[in-house]
Amino acid sequence: MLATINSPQDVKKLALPQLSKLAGEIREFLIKNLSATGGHLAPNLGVVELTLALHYVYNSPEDKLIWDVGHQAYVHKMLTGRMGQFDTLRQYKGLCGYPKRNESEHDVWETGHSSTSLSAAMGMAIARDLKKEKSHVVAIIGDGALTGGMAFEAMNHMGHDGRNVTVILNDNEMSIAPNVGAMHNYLSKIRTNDGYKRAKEEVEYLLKRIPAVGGTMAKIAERLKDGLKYLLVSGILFEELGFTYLGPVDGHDFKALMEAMNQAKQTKGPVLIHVITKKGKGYAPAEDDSDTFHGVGMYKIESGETLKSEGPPSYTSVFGNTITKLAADDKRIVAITAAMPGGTGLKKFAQTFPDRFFDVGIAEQHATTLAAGIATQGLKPVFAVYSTFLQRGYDQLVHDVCRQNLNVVFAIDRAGLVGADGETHQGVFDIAYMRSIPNMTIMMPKDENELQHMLYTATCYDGPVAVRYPRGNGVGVPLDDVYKQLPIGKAEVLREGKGVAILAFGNMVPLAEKAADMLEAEGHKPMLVNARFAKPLDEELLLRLAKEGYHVVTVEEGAVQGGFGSAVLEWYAEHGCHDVVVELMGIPDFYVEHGSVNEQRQEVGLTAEDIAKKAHTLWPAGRKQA
Ligand SMILES: Cc1ncc(C[n+]2csc(CCOP(=O)(O)OP(=O)(O)O)c2C)c(N)n1
Ligand SMILES: CC(=O)[C@@H](O)[C@H](O)COP(=O)(O)O
Ligand SMILES: [Mg+2]
Repeated sequence: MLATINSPQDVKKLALPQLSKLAGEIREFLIKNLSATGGHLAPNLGVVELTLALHYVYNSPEDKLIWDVGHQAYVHKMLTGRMGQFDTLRQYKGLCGYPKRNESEHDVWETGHSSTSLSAAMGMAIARDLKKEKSHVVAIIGDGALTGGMAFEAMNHMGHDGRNVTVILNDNEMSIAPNVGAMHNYLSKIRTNDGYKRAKEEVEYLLKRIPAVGGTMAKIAERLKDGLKYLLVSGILFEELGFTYLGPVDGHDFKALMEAMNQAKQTKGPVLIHVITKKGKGYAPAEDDSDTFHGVGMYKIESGETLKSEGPPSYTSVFGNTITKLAADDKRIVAITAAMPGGTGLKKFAQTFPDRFFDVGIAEQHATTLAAGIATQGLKPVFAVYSTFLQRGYDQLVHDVCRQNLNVVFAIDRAGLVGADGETHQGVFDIAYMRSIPNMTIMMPKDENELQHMLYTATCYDGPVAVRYPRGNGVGVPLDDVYKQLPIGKAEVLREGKGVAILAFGNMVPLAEKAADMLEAEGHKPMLVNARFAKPLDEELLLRLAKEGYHVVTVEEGAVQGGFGSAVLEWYAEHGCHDVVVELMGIPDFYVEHGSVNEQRQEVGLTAEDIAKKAHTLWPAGRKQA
């Protein structure tokens, strides 16, 4: 049956039994294909019936379906003509792992970061009404994404504004890890308390039987109903915010789903359908461990065994071990995550120091200012966060942390190109977005051993400090003593040279070493520098290079505009060193799409060969020794 589905129109032709059969085939397809490509298996297995019901009841793309985070839009992509592309999922120039407007007219909103769907839906509903169109606008948001502040901002607007818009809350009790927060607790109460539903049905039955009488009786009945509604209606919180709450609905029951969606279509004003699903449904390993199977690499279908990555420890695991070790001696250390305990490597810290660990949900703004508040009281908060997600806390970084010069450590993971998640997740803006903030210090290690030292240095440092490190494995150097404090703002000269200096930032050092080897093979001898700090710069070294007639190549896995290289260029301009030629290498001014990191580096010109080539251009102009 799956092969007959080329568009949502094909779904609408099916009867309920056929839809159930199709759901089974979709699950088989996902489990089989993702065992080879990897991807967000558990989230998508949980929304098979929901997605089929959506395309059955609504008319995409006239009706707008907006997926929050969008990691669970594979089924939507399968039903909208892209089944044949799944062997290229999240691969270079292949199918994107998130909604992508240039892939299909059915992808009306691009996501990757959480909690944007309601704001986008409200925008589309306003535009629809101004253009006097009649479409339905539906946002599908998970219980995890609902912990994001933007979602509340949008609900606040929707409930006040009152126009027609539908929110489908896909509640599977999970974020990546088990979901957290008061909203989560509230949803659990609704989800699990059948008493509400039974009592509500009985009361509504009784109220309907009160003979319609005029005057006082009717008023009493109405007030009684409102009072009881307050007690009994499950989603009273949403009702009080101006939504019509429908639910809880079994998210794997087509009939119940379609009834609720059709009721929503007839209901005026904002509607919230509370759907209960099982993350990973239909594949036992994913049901049992939806955290691992949230975003999974290749796995063996029969056993669910995920293929362990070989080679050196990941930067993430070195961070997790190091911060846990440091916290054993330094009681000031507190660790914070925004719904990413696994991804940031904080699970061990959480188990070791449960009272010094805080998972605030998908709330990076809150996490940043929470850290600031903690720091005002003399403790040492460490906010572990992906580079791309810290973008959410930018004003808090400026206004709360740096302006007050507070002792907050930002452990910035996934800094640089991240590979399969592509343009919405590239960690390439943080150097630029932090560098211009007064009081900020930014460092990046050349390898996993130096990451230990930088983390220790950061916990000793007074003031806001960011240690950024890449996704994936280290370079394979031995880990020595953690307690090695680095001098702030000092670079490390790895190789002395002549004529050209290559200043490599962080994980670009190994590439720069290869480039230096190539250049030496041609008889050149570049100086090779592990920059270590993007702010403050090693001014003494920069001055030496100018005095000794060097030209400079800077290399960073971050936006060229405003990055480390820009800082060097600015420094030479400010200090009148106008004859030092500075060549900047980094991420150009465009969004780097999904693929492997190596393919992405090829695309942006960040390979060892590119570095060697760039340095080569500087030699003929190399100035004489000063
Ligand atoms: C701003 C932001 N922070 C963190 C993430 C990482 N992230 C991706 S999916 C996810 C959990 C989403 O949970 P939910 O919305 O319930 O969807 P489910 O996977 O349960 O279907 C998180 C934290 C993100 N995408 N965006
Ligand atoms: C959908 C989402 O934002 C996360 O699942 C993200 O894909 C995790 O990235 P890592 O795989 O780098 O942990
Ligand atoms: Mg969830």
